[in-house]
Amino acid sequence: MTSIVELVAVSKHYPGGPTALDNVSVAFAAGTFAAVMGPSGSGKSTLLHCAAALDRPDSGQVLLAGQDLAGLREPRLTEARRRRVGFVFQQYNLMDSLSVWHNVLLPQRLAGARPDKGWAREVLRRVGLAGREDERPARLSGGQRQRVALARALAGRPEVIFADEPTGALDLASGREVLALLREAVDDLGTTVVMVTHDPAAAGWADRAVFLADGRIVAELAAPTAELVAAHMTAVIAR
Ligand SMILES: Nc1ncnc2c1ncn2[C@@H]1O[C@H](COP(=O)(O)OP(=O)(O)OP(=O)(O)O)[C@@H](O)[C@H]1O
Repeated sequence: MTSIVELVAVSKHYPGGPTALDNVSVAFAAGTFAAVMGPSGSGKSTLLHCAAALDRPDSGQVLLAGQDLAGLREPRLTEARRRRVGFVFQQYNLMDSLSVWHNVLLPQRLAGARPDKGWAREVLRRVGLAGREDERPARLSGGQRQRVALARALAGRPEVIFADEPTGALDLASGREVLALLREAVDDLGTTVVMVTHDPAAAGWADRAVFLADGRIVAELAAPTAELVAAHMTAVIAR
């Protein structure tokens, strides 16, 4: 198994708060879809932020495509993130003043790269938004906005997409569309997806579910189904 993201004995403590991550070691294999689950406050977002180089752990190592992030200072850290990582957030994080097309190209423009416009057109087609390039995000539904965010993530050909509750603000049908597209990114493009979710049905789309409680990994499930995940969540909460 080739890991694209690996955390080795990662701990993170916020001043005045509890230990958000306590000696966590976990590796995410290239070209797989993982769900990170756990009760509120268990450390899911902290794990995602440390893995994605949005935050630094207090101790331990984070390896992104074999590169130790602790050894990188700005601006090299930002460069590594921009080159290898795409993000999808619960609240889309689109720029309402820009068209769909310019939102999709924005990360590459910010990185000073020449955007691959042919690929950007292709990813918009893949997410079902061909012909909507000139619209403003505010005129789109939640599901469509999240599909713009996914196109934006895919446009940079990232090795890994980190998704933080990507279906948290969506109705069931739109959520399913977004999950199917994440699944396609894994199966058709070989992208790795690491998704934080509270929803057992969402985790059912993944190849693996990892359960956190009190900043530690307490359980794992290969080939999760919604039913198995729900049963595990109940057991984790009852600990
Ligand atoms: N910036 C911060 N400052 C202080 N404490 C923080 C900060 N971010 C997170 N924490 C604390 O660290 C712990 C882990 O938080 P984290 O957000 O990673 O959990 P989570 O599982 O993602 O929760 P949720 O499902 O509610 O989003 C919690 O106790 C939280 O209160």
